[in-house]
Amino acid sequence: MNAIFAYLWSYFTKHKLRYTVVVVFMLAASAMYVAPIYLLRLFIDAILEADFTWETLFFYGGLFLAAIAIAYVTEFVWNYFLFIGSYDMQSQLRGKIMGHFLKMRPPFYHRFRTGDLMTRANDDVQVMGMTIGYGLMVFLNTSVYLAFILGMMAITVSWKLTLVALVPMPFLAYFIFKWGSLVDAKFTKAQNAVSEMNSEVLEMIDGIRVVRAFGLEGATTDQFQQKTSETLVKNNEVSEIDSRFGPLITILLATSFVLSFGVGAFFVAQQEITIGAMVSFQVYLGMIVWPMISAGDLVNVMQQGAASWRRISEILKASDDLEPDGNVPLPELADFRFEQFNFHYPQNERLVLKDIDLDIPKGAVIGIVGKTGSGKTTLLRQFGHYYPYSNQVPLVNDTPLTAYKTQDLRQLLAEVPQEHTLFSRSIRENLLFGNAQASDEELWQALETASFAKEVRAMPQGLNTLVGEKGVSLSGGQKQRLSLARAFLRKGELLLLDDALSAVDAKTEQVIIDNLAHLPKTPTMVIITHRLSAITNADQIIVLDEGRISQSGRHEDLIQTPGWYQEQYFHQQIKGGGNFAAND
Ligand SMILES: Nc1ncnc2c1ncn2[C@@H]1O[C@H](COP(=O)(O)OP(=O)(O)OP(=O)(O)O)[C@@H](O)[C@H]1O
Repeated sequence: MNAIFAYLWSYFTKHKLRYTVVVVFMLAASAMYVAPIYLLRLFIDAILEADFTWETLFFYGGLFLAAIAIAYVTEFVWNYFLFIGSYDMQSQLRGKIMGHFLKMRPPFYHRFRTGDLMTRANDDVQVMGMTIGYGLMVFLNTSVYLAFILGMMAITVSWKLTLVALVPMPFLAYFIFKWGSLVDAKFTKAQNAVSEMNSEVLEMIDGIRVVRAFGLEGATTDQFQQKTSETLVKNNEVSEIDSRFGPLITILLATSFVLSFGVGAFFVAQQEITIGAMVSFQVYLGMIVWPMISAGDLVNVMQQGAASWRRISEILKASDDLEPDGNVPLPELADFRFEQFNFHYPQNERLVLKDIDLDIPKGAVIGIVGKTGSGKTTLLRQFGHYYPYSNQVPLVNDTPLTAYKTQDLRQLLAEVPQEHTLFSRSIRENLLFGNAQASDEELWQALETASFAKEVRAMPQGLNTLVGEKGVSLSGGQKQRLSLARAFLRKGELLLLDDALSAVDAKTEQVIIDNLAHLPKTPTMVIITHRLSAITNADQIIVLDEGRISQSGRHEDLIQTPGWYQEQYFHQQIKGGGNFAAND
């Protein structure tokens, strides 16, 4: 609970002016709401004392209307600024969370499921908005407004009668306290269940084709139904607590009414208070119903806010466990080197790369091949520092990679991963992700290099063709070439291709490789491939086997040496009918 108070306090102090306006206008509005009741009492007593004249009526009536008008304006002002604050805080929090998501690398995303992250970034942020908006409103009502009314009851009517009305309040405080502790635990469970359910929805939409292809619609619906039922049960538990305590508050308030009516009538008979004072006391009592009921709401809202803030802070504090960013600038890449390099993923101690020795001088073309699961992609991931290094760190220009600014390193890399991600935007916008400043001429050049320009020219909308959900569906090979063109636009010094030519035919593959070799400034390239034809001209080829380099050399040497490479070469030759470059 302290954590949310600390956060709210830091937000209030950052926006002092806004919240000073809120409190000042709230005080003014409270004063204006209780003032008419006092006028009512004077008015009734004037009638009973036969002091009534038309002038008295106009006088009290005028004051009454003026108080109502001022109450309206002041209430509008403080409510307006209060809710502006609520939306402002939500937008600030969303920006902060998004910034954090963008900084985080894969280990973070392995720890939290996407649906969970979305729920925290949306639902929990909304709860925080409610806490600072509705929650603060209720807090001011139950403190300032209530204090005003109780003050008026004690000062203008009778402090004794006020104490009588307050007799049931300790019980109310006890129940509210009890309520709060129950709500926190139940609400956290309910929000976690919503997270789970959202993750299921996302995965289901993502895998809808597979679900249909395997005829699993029924089973998937049942599975989802189970999740929604679990969420429903947890939400019902929260509602049950609300429903259990709501009537208790009403009963306690009714007790307060009955007690103060009885004792009040006695005081009137004893002439300790006037009838006007007694009537105004009952109106005051009616006015404290809302702050009292909302005291329960306040606890509820604050506990929900505390639970949501815990869930948000958890992701904001979570790190990707990577080594801290270095501060040495890295203007260019000369040499990339692995020395006796071992690596395991954070969640598993099993070594996926073992004793890797590899030197990649500037301008070299390196081919990485090997059985599926032998560690090729894992080796490629080491260049961009996506996972914490296990023991050794790769050397860049003879210095450990972690000494450099990650941002500088990323600037020099251009990657095409195995799963090509395109956005539901135009071809132009997708390309500009590679280099936002690129001119149309550069976009076309990159498309030419990726051997995709001709097809884009044939599309009626050209570069403005929408791709993905809202536009044309590209074939696997087209998507791959668009991803390639996007990477070429980056003009990185080290081009990393992870099976990036797998979906294009061997002839197109050859054209792209030739294009790359004839670029005015050829980048250093590391190419993972299952098709050996893509790397016949590489300066060095390494064969990975269970995370170790089992063979290394140039194509001509490796095909002469018995081993995996030679076997693969013969196999692919036979598949291509003797034509090695047409083996797909
Ligand atoms: N993010 C990850 N977390 C944990 N283990 C992983 C992760 N990614 C890959 N692995 C494991 O590391 C090993 C090597 O996988 P990797 O993807 O590097 O192989 P690969 O040679 O690229 O395979 P393929 O040719 O099928 O793409 C596998 O055993 C795999 O299960």
